[in-house]
Amino acid sequence: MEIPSEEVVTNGGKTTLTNRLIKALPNCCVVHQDDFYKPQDQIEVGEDGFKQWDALESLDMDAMVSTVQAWIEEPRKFARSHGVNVRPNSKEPVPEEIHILVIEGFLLYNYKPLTDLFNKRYYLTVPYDECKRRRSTRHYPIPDPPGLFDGHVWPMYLKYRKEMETQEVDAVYLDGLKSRDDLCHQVFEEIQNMLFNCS
Ligand SMILES: Nc1ncnc2c1ncn2[C@@H]1O[C@H](COP(=O)(O)OP(=O)(O)O)[C@@H](O)[C@H]1O
Ligand SMILES: O=C(O)c1ccc[n+]([C@@H]2O[C@H](COP(=O)([O-])O)[C@@H](O)[C@H]2O)c1
Repeated sequence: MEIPSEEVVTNGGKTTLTNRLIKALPNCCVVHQDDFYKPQDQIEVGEDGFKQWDALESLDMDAMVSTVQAWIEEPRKFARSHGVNVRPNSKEPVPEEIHILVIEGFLLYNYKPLTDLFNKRYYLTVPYDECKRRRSTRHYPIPDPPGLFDGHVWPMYLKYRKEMETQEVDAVYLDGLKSRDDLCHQVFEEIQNMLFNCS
């Protein structure tokens, strides 16, 4: 069983990469951190004057850990209940059935009970200008109010990134400016190697 993961500054391309990986990898399930937002009326307004959509406290991280634990305990059952067709490995000589869980989110490495579960961690980055440009084209369930990116999103990203680096979380940094194909190829190759080295 393997649990890769990937994290990114918002709009760095993690959903895009995840969608490609789940098509390419066998028995691959996915958990999206966005599914663990607390209800809107529980998202507090912070000192920066904005609703704290980019704060860890706005996510139900314990529920997210429980979901990952459910996959760890019974990956086949998890896959079936999430509509994933369990298929045998296409490549030999992996001796046992492989199951993979991809976890994608923008705050995966600042909550130790979750961080500790991963076999492999990826961290996608894009520079400020590109991130802001991509974000301006996005439509979230709760639209961004004016000034959110500079007043909340980017400062929170820098804060959590610094915290993660202080904790020396072991992650492979990916350049989100690379092409979609290159990013998918790199991660796919690494996961393949990891699977074979385990066998
Ligand atoms: N490697 C890439 N190069 C250029 N644009 C990309 C790349 N990956 C994703 N995008 C674009 O960036 C935007 C955000 O991508 P998305 O995968 O939704 O990001 P995230 O899930 O990290 O917020 C989308 O418009 C997507 O098409
Ligand atoms: O998913 C939602 O309900 C939601 C509502 C409001 C805002 N968001 C934004 O979602 C961002 C994280 O998701 P992503 O895909 O951009 O990495 C984060 O920067 C939030 O500001 C997300």
